[in-house]
Amino acid sequence: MNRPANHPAIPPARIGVLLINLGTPDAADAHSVRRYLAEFLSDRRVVEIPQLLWQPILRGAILTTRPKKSAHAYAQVWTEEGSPLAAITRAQAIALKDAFGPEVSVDYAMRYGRPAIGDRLQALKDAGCERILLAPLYPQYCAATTATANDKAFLALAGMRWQPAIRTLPPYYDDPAYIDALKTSVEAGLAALDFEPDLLLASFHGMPQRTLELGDPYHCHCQKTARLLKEALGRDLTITFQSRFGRAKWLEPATDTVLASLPAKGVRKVAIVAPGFSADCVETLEELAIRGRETFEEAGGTHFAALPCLNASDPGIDMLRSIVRRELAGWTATP
Ligand SMILES: C=CC1=C(C)c2cc3[nH]c(cc4nc(cc5[nH]c(cc1n2)c(C)c5CCC(=O)O)C(CCC(=O)O)=C4C)c(C)c3C=C
Ligand SMILES: [Fe+2]
Ligand SMILES: [Fe+2]
Repeated sequence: MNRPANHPAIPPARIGVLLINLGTPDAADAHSVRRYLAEFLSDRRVVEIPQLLWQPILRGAILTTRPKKSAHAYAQVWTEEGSPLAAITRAQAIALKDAFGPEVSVDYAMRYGRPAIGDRLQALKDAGCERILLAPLYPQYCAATTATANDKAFLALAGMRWQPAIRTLPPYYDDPAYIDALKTSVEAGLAALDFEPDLLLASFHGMPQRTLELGDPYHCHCQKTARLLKEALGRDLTITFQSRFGRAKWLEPATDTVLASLPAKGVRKVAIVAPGFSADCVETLEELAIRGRETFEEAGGTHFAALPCLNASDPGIDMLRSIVRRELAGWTATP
């Protein structure tokens, strides 16, 4: 059918952006943490042990002891708005919504717990979004984070008669916009300190060494982010891996082991940044900022600072807007 030359353009289909993060307990009590851990640690992408062997260990030793310990950790960082991870992810979605025009709906969901990915995808669809960008907020790809978030979304899509068109956000570990945002954020964090650190650590969440050997690119992505950040900052940066879980060998060097060893080498002032976490969470606020400090000071360290993640800061949101906008190319009328 021919349109007259001055016919207004057909309005573009409504676009949805679904930010996805890991998920967090609903409350900082052992019961809620148990429910969260049971879902999280039953994911075959996260623990790659045959379920027949793993479920008895999980239901036995782990879910009878860890929820209480983890609930204590969560309680130390809980806020009036709930878990920091939930509050910050929500704030990121709100800030990003403001950064786009009315044709783009921005929402957020969690891989484990709530808001559930399937529910929010359906809500975007119900709001008229015929095209949706799934945006797992992990700069470095890991099957245990990025892939499982996308899996969960595609599982929900499998139940839809009329699916929206879908794109997924690629990992952005070496994206200049991400490295630049980290540089701005780290420089501001360091400038606000009342001491000059002898050493800057970049601590990434760990994963089992076996996962690297099986071909997961996560370790490689972390190394590249650390190298690019080091070059951008023009200062030395030591990479470490935190949050070891279970008995298997995990990526090394371990953050806690390095913190404990530094004072004996004459490094008494340390600042630590966690570039792999797009939002502060129990792993940065409790494991690094509280327990990391204790480990370092008990070993003889005198000055310690854990720098904030990008969160909903201006450089963090500018970066998200630029990487999301690029993935929407051809979908939006206003690029
Ligand atoms: C950023 C990337 C992450 C990777 C890779 C990752 C892998 C991974 N994690 C566990 C076990 C646990 N992780 C926990 C918390 C947690 N993990 C990430 C991110 C990654 N995990 C975040 C953002 C969080 C914080 C969640 C929050 O509520 O604030 C926990 C729960 C806390 C605890 O009990 O210590 C566990 C357990 C495994 C096994 C794994 C394997 C590849
Ligand atoms: Fe984790
Ligand atoms: Fe931890």
